[in-house]
Amino acid sequence: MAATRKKQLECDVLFEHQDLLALTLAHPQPRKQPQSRTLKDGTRLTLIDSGILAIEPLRPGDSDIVLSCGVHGNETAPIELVNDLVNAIISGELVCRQRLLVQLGNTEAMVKGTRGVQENMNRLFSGAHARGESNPEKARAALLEQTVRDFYNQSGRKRFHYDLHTAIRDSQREKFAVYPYRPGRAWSIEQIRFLAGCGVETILLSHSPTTTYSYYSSNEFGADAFTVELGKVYPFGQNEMSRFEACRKQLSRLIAAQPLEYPPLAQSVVFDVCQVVNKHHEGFRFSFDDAQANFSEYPPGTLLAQDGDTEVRVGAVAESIVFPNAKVALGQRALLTVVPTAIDDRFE
Ligand SMILES: O=C(O)CCC(=O)N[C@@H](CCC(=O)O)C(=O)O
Ligand SMILES: [Zn+2]
Repeated sequence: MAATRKKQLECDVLFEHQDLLALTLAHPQPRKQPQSRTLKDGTRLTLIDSGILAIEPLRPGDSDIVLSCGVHGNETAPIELVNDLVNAIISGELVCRQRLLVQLGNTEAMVKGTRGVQENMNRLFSGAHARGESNPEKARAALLEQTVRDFYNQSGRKRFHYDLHTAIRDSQREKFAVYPYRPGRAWSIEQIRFLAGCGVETILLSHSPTTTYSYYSSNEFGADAFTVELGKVYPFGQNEMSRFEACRKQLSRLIAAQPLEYPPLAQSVVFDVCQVVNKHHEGFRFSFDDAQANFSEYPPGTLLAQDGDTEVRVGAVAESIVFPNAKVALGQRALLTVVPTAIDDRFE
């Protein structure tokens, strides 16, 4: 009885204080039962679990939209951005006209202000959470997957998943998105232009399967899904939110089924992922400075990293580095390299 009262209270608190993030940080642990409330216009809000909220209008448009953030707990700007959108919906300031699933990903890491607690949650999708001994992060990744699976329960609807992140280091291109490998499906020009309308004008085309969240939704449900890097990591309250205004406005338009901003395609720059460098030895080290910015370019033949006896070198054309991190766990990705590419017949 007492437990039931507490659950109801949590959902009522969300309605009363209109702050999903505050509620989530106060109660980051798994909940037992979903709780629903209805807005004045009939839109149904279901708090499925801590930080996981489904928003379903009475007569939704043609799209099922997943917005996830905080899969890395210290990447706070996207969490604050998504929280603003949710709270605007609860207060009635923003009318939600599409089915929307919001997920604040790694709630325990958010409380701690860390990227992860035991491991990198963005390597636990597509079932990777089921390998090895269980832990709270694996359980959470399984729950996130399941709620997406439940959410995409109707065929014939458009499916979108924007998994919002911020990067650890400076970047020569502040905002960029990783477009997951999608064999047999053309890259979408409309999506590239949609992202440019979010201020994300750099796109990296991935050419191999991964265990990231965006690949999961893309691969299993045919969603237009992306890992979107919106800037650099800062603690809660220290983000310059004006830098995310274009993204906030575009996502608001998407949610409200308003006309979207589609800048000309020429505004976007597209790269192919060239090398995916996984770390195999504890002594893995880069030959460049640790603080080197994303998209720094190196000429052909440059030694980038040493991993045991293996040298990682730039190939026959110049390559730029993205996400270098020598501290990742063994077997995980320590670096991507990318090369500029044309928008050609692989796109439609
Ligand atoms: O800045 C960094 O080094 C990491 C930023 C980050 O979290 N990036 C994602 C990209 C996922 C993808 O490749 O789709 C990650 O590494 O999980
Ligand atoms: Zn991240």
